[in-house]
Amino acid sequence: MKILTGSRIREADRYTIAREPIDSIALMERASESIAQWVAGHVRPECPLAFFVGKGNNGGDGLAVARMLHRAGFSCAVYLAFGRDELSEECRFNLERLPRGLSVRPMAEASLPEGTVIVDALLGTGVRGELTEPLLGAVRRINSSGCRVVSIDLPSGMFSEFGNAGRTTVRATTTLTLEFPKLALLLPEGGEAAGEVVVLPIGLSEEYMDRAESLYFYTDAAAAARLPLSRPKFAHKGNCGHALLVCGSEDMAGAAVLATGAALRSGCGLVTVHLPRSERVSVHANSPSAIVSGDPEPVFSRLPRDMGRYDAVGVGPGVGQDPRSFEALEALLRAGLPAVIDADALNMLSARTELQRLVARGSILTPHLGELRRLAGDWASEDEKIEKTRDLASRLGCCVVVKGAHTMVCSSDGRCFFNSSGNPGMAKGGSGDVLTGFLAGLLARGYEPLAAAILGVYLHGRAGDRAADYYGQEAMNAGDLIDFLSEAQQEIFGRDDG
Ligand SMILES: NC(=O)C1=CN([C@@H]2O[C@H](COP(=O)(O)OP(=O)(O)OC[C@H]3O[C@@H](n4cnc5c(N)ncnc54)[C@H](OP(=O)(O)O)[C@@H]3O)[C@@H](O)[C@H]2O)[C@@H](O)CC1
Ligand SMILES: [K+]
Repeated sequence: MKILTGSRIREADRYTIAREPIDSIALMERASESIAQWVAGHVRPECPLAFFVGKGNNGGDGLAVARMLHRAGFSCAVYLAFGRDELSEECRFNLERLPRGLSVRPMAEASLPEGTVIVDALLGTGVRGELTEPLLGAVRRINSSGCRVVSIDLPSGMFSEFGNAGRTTVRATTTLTLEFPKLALLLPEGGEAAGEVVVLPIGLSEEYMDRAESLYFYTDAAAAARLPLSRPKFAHKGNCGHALLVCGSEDMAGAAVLATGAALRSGCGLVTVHLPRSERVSVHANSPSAIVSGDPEPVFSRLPRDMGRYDAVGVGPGVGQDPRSFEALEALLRAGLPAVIDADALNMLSARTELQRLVARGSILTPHLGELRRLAGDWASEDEKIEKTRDLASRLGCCVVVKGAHTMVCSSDGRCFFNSSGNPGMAKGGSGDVLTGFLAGLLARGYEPLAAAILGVYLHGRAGDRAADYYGQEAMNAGDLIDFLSEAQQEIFGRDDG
């Protein structure tokens, strides 16, 4: 799904109005129906609804939703931040359409009895500059209310893209964003205040959305479902790819166990794990399907024999940064295999930057924020972070996967794909090892690097969501992700048994 930014958001609106044809009131009605339907399905009918309404079209949406939910039997009260003469045409039109029995009062008279759900329709994508009164006071009132808050399109006050650090905005429980998620909802500066993000389709022109230029995309289930390779009828273990994993050391053999378990769920034909010989039983015991190549040293010190057998390599989790491992990493990179590079392998690339030139084009780097800082340099804002990631991806000709909420996959041509799946329960040691093993398996299986990164990150997140449903976010751990990778794939690939 494409994420539009800046003036293109309004342009999509105008294009739809001109070409469909549909007038802007009818488009607002369509958006509002979608919002009202979501609220009716997720809020108990006995909860009072308080609509905080601004003067632009975001407010117009709020008024139309209030009318629809009042008719559906909800107890609705509308609180206006501005006088009637200040409202946009669409907003005023919807104010006039409110049925008689629906209470409409100035914002100063807002009353929020226990159990109230606030619908935040003060400001959407039209916000400019600093918040001033009366909106600033309204935002503060919402945030201090302790009520559940459903924001329409954006938490009011938030810019659609960048510049939200330290900004006063509504803190939403849920944000119902229209047609596509606004970029700010996916970035840490604004994302925390957005709560759960739900994307509601409102039928903007498909033709416009296809043509519109954007560097930003959102990987939802539909986008992920376009990526899987089919498995040939005459497949055998020799033509489905052989993944090599260079993971684990004496103190961190578990990283190898996790990466191996995940690689074995990727569909590739063979998985070989290279780790200190002393630790090989840990892999044999947990993953009897894997082949083990034993390093005579307690750290990564040399290459496995016959590197020509492998189609892709995953390197880094748990390898440590012993001086011998730098030499071994250099030899591994010189072998020229597409690689998934993570953890200590990334740190070695930061410590000896000349190694970066040896990274094969079409590799995938999977840094968390600390590793990204060491590789690309620090940043002062989200847009600078994205620019630095783009520079790194383009300089190395690789995909860079920046891990975190809404993990971002940045391609070497500068496109950024934000992931929709996953949850905070995955923020635990070992999750990254699972991702590395899974991505290396997908590369070996024959996926293009960008497809492997986008699909692998999405499925890893879905496995996390399944694990959270089963164990809860606190109790789930990285090993559980491996088990649920299979269910995650069935959601996207379909079940083979029909
Ligand atoms: N495209 C779509 O998909 C569709 C979009 N739709 C909806 O429209 C929304 C966008 O509507 P919008 O453009 O009217 O802007 P919106 O956010 O309501 O507010 C603008 C008003 O706020 C004011 N204002 C601004 N900054 C301020 C500040 N700092 N402090 C104080 N005031 C400030 C500004 O006043 P001005 O500065 O002009 O005096 C102006 O009057 C969008 O988010 C979605 O909900 C749907 O209806 C249908 C399809
Ligand atoms: K809003």
